[in-house]
Amino acid sequence: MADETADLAELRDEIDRIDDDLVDLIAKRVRTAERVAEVKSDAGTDLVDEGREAVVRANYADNFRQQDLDPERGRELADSLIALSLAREREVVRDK
Ligand SMILES: C=C(O[C@@H]1C=C(C(=O)O)C=C[C@H]1O)C(=O)O
Repeated sequence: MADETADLAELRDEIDRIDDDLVDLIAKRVRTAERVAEVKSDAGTDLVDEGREAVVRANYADNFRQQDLDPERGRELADSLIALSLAREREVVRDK
């Protein structure tokens, strides 16, 4: 029982470290989207690009499938990340 508790704590520590890394990567993605917003704003194009979003969603679905994960969950994750990026992009353009 004591061993199981130690294992569980170690595994949760590992999950916490992975989550920290994921947040770093998500922040990096958002910062990059801010730069995309600058480029689109300068060019006068819409922030929302549905064609590009479809590519991102398909990439997530493919990558999830290759990792034996549910591709629909990959699309959902892509949607969340896109929403996060777009929210920040709108702030960048609004604050210009
Ligand atoms: C970052 C972009 O802006 C938006 C956000 C996207 C994303 O988070 O992947 C994709 C398309 C756009 O709706 C982009 O156009 O590439």
